[in-house]
Amino acid sequence: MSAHLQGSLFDQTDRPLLGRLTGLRRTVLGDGAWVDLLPGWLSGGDALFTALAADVPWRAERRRMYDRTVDVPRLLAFYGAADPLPDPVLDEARTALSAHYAEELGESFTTAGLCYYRDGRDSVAWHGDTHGRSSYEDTMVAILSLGAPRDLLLRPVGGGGTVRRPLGHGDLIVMGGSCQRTWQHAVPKTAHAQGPRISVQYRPRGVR
Ligand SMILES: O=C(O)CCC(=O)C(=O)O
Ligand SMILES: [Fe+2]
Repeated sequence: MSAHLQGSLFDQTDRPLLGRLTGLRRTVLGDGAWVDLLPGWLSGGDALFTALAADVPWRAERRRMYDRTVDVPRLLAFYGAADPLPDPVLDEARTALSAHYAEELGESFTTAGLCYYRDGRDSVAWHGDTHGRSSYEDTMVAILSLGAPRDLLLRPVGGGGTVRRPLGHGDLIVMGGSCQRTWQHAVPKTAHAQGPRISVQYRPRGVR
């Protein structure tokens, strides 16, 4: 798969480098949910993006909706706790996140889910990551966003205003507390032309 990056949108070096996590800023959402944000956590990610786009064994998924089967509008790859990740910097990111949140999370991030949004028409609908322990326990889902900028939207399950977090190349967002069961999130389609984006989601064991 080829990815056409608009070079001017991205930084010039192509060696991926993770910054410090001390710059993370927390927003309390309510109902026990919060998000931490760190813009530009990873720099020099252009070659990483191109390599992931080309080399990850992306799968198209189909899902039953009522009486028909539809394509899920994005490509996916899942790495279990024991699977080698497709680039060492993704291991480094997981290790750094596990260390930073060790006390608050009480366990490590183990799995990595990767999503490929080919253009602005790819998206993910409103949902919580509620397969597994996240349906009844507080947990964290950490997302490293690469490539074209897209908005991550969050809204309370019980109804209320939508919170928008634009995610750019190298940005980190961590959803925590009760966020997966008391809030929903989505990456909506965009009407204007949009380049490809890769999202890397780190989760603890037993959370999907
Ligand atoms: O693309 C993203 O950053 C969000 C992906 C997501 O919510 C999911 O795969 O569960
Ligand atoms: Fe999700």
